[in-house]
Amino acid sequence: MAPKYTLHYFDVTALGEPIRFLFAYGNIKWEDIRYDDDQFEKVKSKMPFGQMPVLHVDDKIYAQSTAISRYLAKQVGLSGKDDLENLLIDQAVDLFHDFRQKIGDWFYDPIPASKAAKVAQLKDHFPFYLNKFEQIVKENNGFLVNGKLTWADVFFVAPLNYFKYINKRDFLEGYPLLQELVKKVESTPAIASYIAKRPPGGRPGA
Ligand SMILES: N[C@@H](CCC(=O)N[C@@H](CS)C(=O)NCC(=O)O)C(=O)O
Repeated sequence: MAPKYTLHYFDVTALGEPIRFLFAYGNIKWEDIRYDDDQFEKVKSKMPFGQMPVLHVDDKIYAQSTAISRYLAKQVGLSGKDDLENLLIDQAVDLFHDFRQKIGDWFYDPIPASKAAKVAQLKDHFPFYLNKFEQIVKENNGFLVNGKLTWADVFFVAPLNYFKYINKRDFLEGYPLLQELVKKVESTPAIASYIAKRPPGGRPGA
């Protein structure tokens, strides 16, 4: 019997969104429990590492967006064909985490001086990482790894809107291959139908 999946995450499209895309892509049923900040504070101490996303598989609890996505990718056929392809996928996903930390952490920094220092560096971080990603997609025939859809593409595309939202700009302007990649992932029929039905989100646009 298929396991019962329950995803716990904020009502936004950040680190939990690749997991939702992968469930949709694989046509796997899951319960999508969405929290606002106040609801989360009440359950934070019950989360394995005090954060979300968290996935219940039957009666067991698992955390970490990358680990959960890698697990689901295996279920839905979006892993690599061998260890080296998986290494390339992991490399792209880890590069995405470097990027999203550089362009996202400033938003949550409560200390004005360090926040301002991080904001000042955004002008370097955006071109550095986006040029790298654009070049990777160019060398890989329109995808992040070996010219075919893998979970690295899903992990890159699914949370992008959230990071556009907090930075208040479409930072993919001027990166046509990355824009194409977004279209390819979001127009995959099962993902497109999830997007069409997904809730508007606790922070509209995020
Ligand atoms: N390494 C973790 C990071 C998870 C994470 O940063 N979660 C954030 C939301 S995207 C969170 O739970 N923030 C609330 C808090 O830390 O209190 C993962 O990839 O799942």
